[in-house]
Amino acid sequence: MEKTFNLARREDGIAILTMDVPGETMNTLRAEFGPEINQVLAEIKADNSIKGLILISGKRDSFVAGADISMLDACKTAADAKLLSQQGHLVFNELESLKIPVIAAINGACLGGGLELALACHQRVCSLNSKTMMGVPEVQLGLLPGGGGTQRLPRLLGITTALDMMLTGKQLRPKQALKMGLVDDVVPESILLETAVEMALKGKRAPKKVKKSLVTRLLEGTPPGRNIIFDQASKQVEKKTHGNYPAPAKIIDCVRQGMARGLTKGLEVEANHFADLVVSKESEALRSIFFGTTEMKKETGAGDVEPREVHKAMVLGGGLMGGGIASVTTTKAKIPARVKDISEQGLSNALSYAYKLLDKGVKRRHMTPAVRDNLMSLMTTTTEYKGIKDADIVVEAVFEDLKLKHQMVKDVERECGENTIFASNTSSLPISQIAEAASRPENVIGLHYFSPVEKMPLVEVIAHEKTSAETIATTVAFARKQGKTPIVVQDGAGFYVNRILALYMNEAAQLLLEGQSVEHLDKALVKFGFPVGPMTLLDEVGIDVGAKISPILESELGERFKAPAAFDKLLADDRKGRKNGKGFYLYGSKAKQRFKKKAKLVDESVYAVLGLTPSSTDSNNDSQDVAQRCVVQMLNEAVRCLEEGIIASPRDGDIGAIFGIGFPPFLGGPFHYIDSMGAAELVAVLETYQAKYGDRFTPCDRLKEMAEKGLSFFE
Ligand SMILES: C[C@H](O)CC(=O)SCCNC(=O)CCNC(=O)[C@H](O)C(C)(C)COP(=O)(O)OP(=O)(O)OC[C@H]1O[C@@H](n2cnc3c(N)ncnc32)[C@H](O)[C@@H]1OP(=O)(O)O
Repeated sequence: MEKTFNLARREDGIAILTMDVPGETMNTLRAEFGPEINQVLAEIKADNSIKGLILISGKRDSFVAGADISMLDACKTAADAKLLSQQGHLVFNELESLKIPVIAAINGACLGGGLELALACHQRVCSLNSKTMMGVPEVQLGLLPGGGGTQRLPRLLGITTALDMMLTGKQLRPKQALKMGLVDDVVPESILLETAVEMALKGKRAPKKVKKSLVTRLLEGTPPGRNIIFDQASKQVEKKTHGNYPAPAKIIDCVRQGMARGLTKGLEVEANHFADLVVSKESEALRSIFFGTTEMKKETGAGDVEPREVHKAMVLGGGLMGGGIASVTTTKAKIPARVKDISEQGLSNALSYAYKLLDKGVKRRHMTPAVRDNLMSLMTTTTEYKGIKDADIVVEAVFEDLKLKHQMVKDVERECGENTIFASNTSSLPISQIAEAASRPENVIGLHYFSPVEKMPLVEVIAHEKTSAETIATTVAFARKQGKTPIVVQDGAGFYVNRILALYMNEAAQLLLEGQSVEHLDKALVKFGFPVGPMTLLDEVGIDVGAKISPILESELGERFKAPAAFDKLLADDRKGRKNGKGFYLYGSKAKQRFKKKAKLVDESVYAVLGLTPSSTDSNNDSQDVAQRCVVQMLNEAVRCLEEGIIASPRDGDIGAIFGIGFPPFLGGPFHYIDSMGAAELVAVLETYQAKYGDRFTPCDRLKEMAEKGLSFFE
């Protein structure tokens, strides 16, 4: 059997231990490696000629990506998971206790259990490679660092910094890691091994003292001070998670107990909490997102068809969306983009949009001014169709006006090559209607981004009946290069994301008209797990935008999409939301004048405009009912989209809702959530609401069938 750990001895007495899991693209930690690593460690201990040990990866661009998540997923009981953690503790303790200096030489991803392995080494050096990232992202999987990380990280970096890393899961670049004291040196990849050898030859050293402010030293140095840190961290966690995620509180408890009762006790607490989390439903849901997105990275969106290379792109329209699309094309995909707008103002908006984003990177020292300027030079502008003959893809981000889009299809067909893809960023118009103006409809596709483009991870790639497989594959690959997670959906009003969102928003609007207050509605859905509430979202998206989309959805999909008529009064009052400073909340100087604090405040005059007096009580039961009414609408419609083939699979529906809307990740997406409650339960809730509030709650056929047969979407 091929080995995972290979030990080589150098003449200078330094041994190199290379980890290289056979047949895998990345190293991960698995229980089955236990006997092999124990044997290697025993061999090292017994060999007096070894003066130092370097731990390095045999993979090109990664160190160790953590514990094998599939192995964790396979744990049937908490006892299974606890054993994994304890086995890891034994190996890492053994490594740490070696008398000779042990240096981790890190190149590429060093995450989770991988970083915990490096923390058990006496020193760490990492490469400057752009792929080198270090962190403990377990919290994003609903877990905690279960390989000693909750104990070694605070001892190395201090409690405050370690908690921040573990509670956010943030990943550090090499220079940040050096500054924080996580690594002892950062060098170019070409001299990584030699630098590690030099460090080992100097002998075992105590880790460098991490610089801390006086306040941090005072707080971390005494039990009462530490209690203040833990209490504050717990409060912040509660505020952020609303009790929906169990991992953060357990992370804090591991550190609290470990710092008070010593490393051995800390490791025991860590193993117990880790075990509980591995078998929690929250972690199971979050892991499903990891598996889903990893699987999707390999898909072309069109079976075996290979994508064409995109060397040059064009973006039509320099507005917020156009500027954002051009920006991710140049800065993320590193593909030259030419922006066309009818006005110079539009062009300068697009340029300044991209510049501001890049400059933020310079200010945060993630990039040099020279790199920023180089990336900026990839973006050019024009007011005419010039310099675009060789564009491989044109992304249109102009007004939602079918005539205008038809004109653009014709312009692009005239001015560009015969393979140039015409991708429309429409959020509501069916792509087949846009393609009606095309003489090469196979090149026409939808590419629907979400705002703000540089932040929102999802894009919907919309194929109409005649879109060619090559166009789909090329568009999917292009979006992926821009750093996006694309889901391929079928053509139809609202596609997937806006369609399920529309019903949820309509229900929230309905509840408002029934007397629920704006803040109560928002609070209820945030407590449920959405990043913002529906009223805030409507202000952000634009009340006018919502009003434009609703009639299209209603005419194409039916009565259930009818927006409450009273909402016209908002538009008559010129309430568009944040963009014109007039919506459900107060914005700008008005808000500042009246209230000195940052907190967002409801514009109470909105109730008079709607002719309402809010009468909501803030009770917990009421809040659950409010959230449930909105959410079940979204769930029912998501299943309808699957039934109609708008989405290809429940997996795509889950990823689309989480990445496009912020559907609570701890529920795993609408389809995982339905599975966890059971289709029969959802049908029962929908039918109760149907009897009470009307036919918009009628459960769809697929759900009813699943309820009858006791089926679920996933195994
Ligand atoms: C006890 C411990 O505290 C518990 C833990 O360590 S839990 C795990 C913590 N680690 C993580 O969360 C990191 C997960 N991985 C990642 O985020 C990303 O894979 C990455 C940033 C490392 C690399 O991303 P990218 O370059 O896009 O490669 P990606 O396609 O995702 O992964 C490459 C392969 O490695 C696999 N992989 C990466 N990390 C893995 C992990 N921790 N477990 C299992 N497989 C993993 C992927 O499944 C994929 O396999 P495939 O080639 O057979 O499909």
